[in-house]
Amino acid sequence: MTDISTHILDQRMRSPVYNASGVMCRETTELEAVRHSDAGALVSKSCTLEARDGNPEPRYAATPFGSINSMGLPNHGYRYYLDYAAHYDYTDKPLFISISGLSLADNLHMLDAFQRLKRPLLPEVNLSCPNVPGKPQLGYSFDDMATALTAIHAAMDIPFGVKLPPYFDISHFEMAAEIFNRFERLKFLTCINSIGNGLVVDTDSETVLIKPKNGLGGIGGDYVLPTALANVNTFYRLCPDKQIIGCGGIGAGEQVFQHILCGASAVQVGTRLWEEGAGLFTRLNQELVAIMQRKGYQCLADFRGKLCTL
Ligand SMILES: O=C1NC(=O)NC(C(=O)O)N1
Repeated sequence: MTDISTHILDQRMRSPVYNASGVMCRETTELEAVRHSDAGALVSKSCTLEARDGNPEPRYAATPFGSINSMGLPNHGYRYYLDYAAHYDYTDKPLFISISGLSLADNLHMLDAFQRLKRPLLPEVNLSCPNVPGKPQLGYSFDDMATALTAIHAAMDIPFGVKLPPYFDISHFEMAAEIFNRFERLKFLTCINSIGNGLVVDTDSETVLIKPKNGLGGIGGDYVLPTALANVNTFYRLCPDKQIIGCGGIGAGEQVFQHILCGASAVQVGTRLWEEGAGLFTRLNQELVAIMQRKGYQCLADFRGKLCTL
């Protein structure tokens, strides 16, 4: 029997695949749809202290090879997700909670509220939303990121993770990894968030596709797979005491396989889930099993992190 189960920390997932924060996770009805699907876990929409409407629409568009979005963190405010986490049945599948405070104080306040629940939820601190005008991505300001993680690590008794922007320069990988490796309770790194501030143009209308920021938005889908895999594999190598959760460019079992081969312990799906719906998880699980059977692998550990170099 081909086993596609995995663990994040001590929490078992029957499938390594689940939603990316931001997709099918703003409403409790959406979270429940993921929970009742073949996803192995679920993560909530990045929350802020107060509810937000987000950016003006149109703010999401599917494109030939993926998507562009500038949602602007629309969410119901952290209390809404706190209530879901308080009543959640943790024996079913792991629940990740994405936190994206507009300030360090907001992040600390929300994280403290979640850890006071004394439930095994897994906080994923979003350091990489590219779409809040005037709010630079913390993941790209190394000193500010180090300061924030120092304060968060000091305040957090429970393990947590971070959602990272894509890095592109080797020196940036090394500086970021050196920061992450300072923090023992920082246990997982989710690589990557969308590639920030791309621009997609419609030739016929000679117009951008989304309204915010003159059309600039986070790029997801097929476009980002090589960057996502590079971030997964590089942080897998540089942060051996952390688990890597892969995100970016997953549309079929093959990309799930590639993310795990590069070192991912689990993977998240955004664009393809937005376009296909929750039946995606069933398809991806089946396609992953087929690849493993073709290659003679019994479980994910048979190939996790075993990418060959030349
Ligand atoms: O972290 C985020 N990444 C994105 O690509 N979009 C959302 C958003 O805009 O809310 N947030």
